[in-house]
Amino acid sequence: MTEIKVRINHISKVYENGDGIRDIDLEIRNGEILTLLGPSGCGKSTILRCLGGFQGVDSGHILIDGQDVTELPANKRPTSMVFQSYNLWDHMTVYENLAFGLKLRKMAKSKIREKITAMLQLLRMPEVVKKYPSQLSGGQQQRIAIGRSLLLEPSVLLLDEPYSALDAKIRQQMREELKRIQRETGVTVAFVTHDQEEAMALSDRIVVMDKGSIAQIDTPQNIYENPINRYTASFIGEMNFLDQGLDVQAFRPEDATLSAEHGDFLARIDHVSSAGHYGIITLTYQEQPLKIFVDKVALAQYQPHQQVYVTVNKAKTYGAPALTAGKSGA
Ligand SMILES: Nc1ncnc2c1ncn2[C@@H]1O[C@H](COP(=O)(O)OP(=O)(O)OP(=O)(O)O)[C@@H](O)[C@H]1O
Repeated sequence: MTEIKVRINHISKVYENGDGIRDIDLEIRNGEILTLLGPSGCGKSTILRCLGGFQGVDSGHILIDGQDVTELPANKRPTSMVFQSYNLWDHMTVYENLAFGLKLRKMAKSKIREKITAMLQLLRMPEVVKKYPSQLSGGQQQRIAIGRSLLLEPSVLLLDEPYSALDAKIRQQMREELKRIQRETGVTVAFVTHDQEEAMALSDRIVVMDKGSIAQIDTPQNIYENPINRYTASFIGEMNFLDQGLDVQAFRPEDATLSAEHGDFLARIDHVSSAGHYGIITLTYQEQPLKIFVDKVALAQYQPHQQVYVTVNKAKTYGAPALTAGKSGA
C-alpha cells in the first residue's frame, strides 16, 4: 500500500474578498512530486501556505506523517518552503546560508561541514561554497535555496513557483535537476506552478485547481489523455473544441489528420507554419478555429485558403457550457 505523507482533510480558507480555497481534500504520497496547477488566483499558493503553517485554515485538518499539524506554527512543522524569490541572505556566503538553519538546531560544526559538503555534491556545485549570492546566477541561487531547505530534512519540501523568475532554458534544467534530487533523496515535494508544461514535465501527480477547488487529480499522462471536464481539457496541453449544439467535441492537435480527398469535414486553412520538428496548421471550420499538427515533410503541400478534409481520430465529448453562464450579472 502507498504510504501517505500528507493528509489534507477538507480544508477551507476564504479571504475577505471571497477568494481562497474550499473543501480541499487531498493526499500526498510518500516520495512523490505533487504539483498544484492552476491560473493566478485559483488558490494553489494558499494550499501550500496552509501546509507550511504560514496561513491558518477556517476549517478542516492537515496531517503530516500522521500527526495533526493544523494548529502548529510554521517553525514547528516538518516542512520547509522555498519561495520564488530565493531569499538567500546577501551578506552571507553560500556556506553560511546553508549552515544557518543547522546552527539554529545546535548541530556540531563538524557535522554541519559534512552535511554542507554532501549537499553541494548533490547539487553538483561544490565550487560556489565561498561565494556570495550576488556572485551567483538566478538558477544557482535557487538551487542553493532548495539545498538550504533540504538540509533541514523536511518531511515535505514546499516549492512555490520556484522557477518563475528564470528563463525558459534554465527552468527546464532546473526541473530535471529537481527530479534527480528528489530521486536521490526520496523527499516528498509539493510544488506550485501556473505553467502546465512545467507541471507535466515534473510531476508524479498533478492537482488541477479551478477557482479554489480541485478540478482533477491524476498523473500527467492520465490528465492529458482523459481530462475530466472542459476546463481541465483546455488547461492541460492544446485542445480544439468544436461546438456541436448540445455538446462540445474536444480533440488534441495531434489527434486529427488532413487530406485533400476525404475526411470527416471540410475546413479552410488559415496559416501554415513550422515548429521545427513538426508543422502547425490552423484552420477554420464553421467559424471555429482549429489547430492541427502535421508531419514536417507534409507541410509543403498545404497553403492558406486551401480547403482540406479533417479526420478526427480521437476525441472526447463534453457538455456545452450553459447558455446563461456568466451572463446573469446578478
Ligand atoms: N493574504 C491574503 N489576504 C487576502 N486575500 C488573499 C490573500 N492571499 C490570497 N488572497 C486572495 O486569494 C486568491 C488566491 O490566492 P493564492 O495566492 O492562493 O492564488 P494562486 O493560485 O497561488 O495565484 P498566484 O499565482 O497569483 O499567487 C487571490 O487572488 C487573492 O484574491
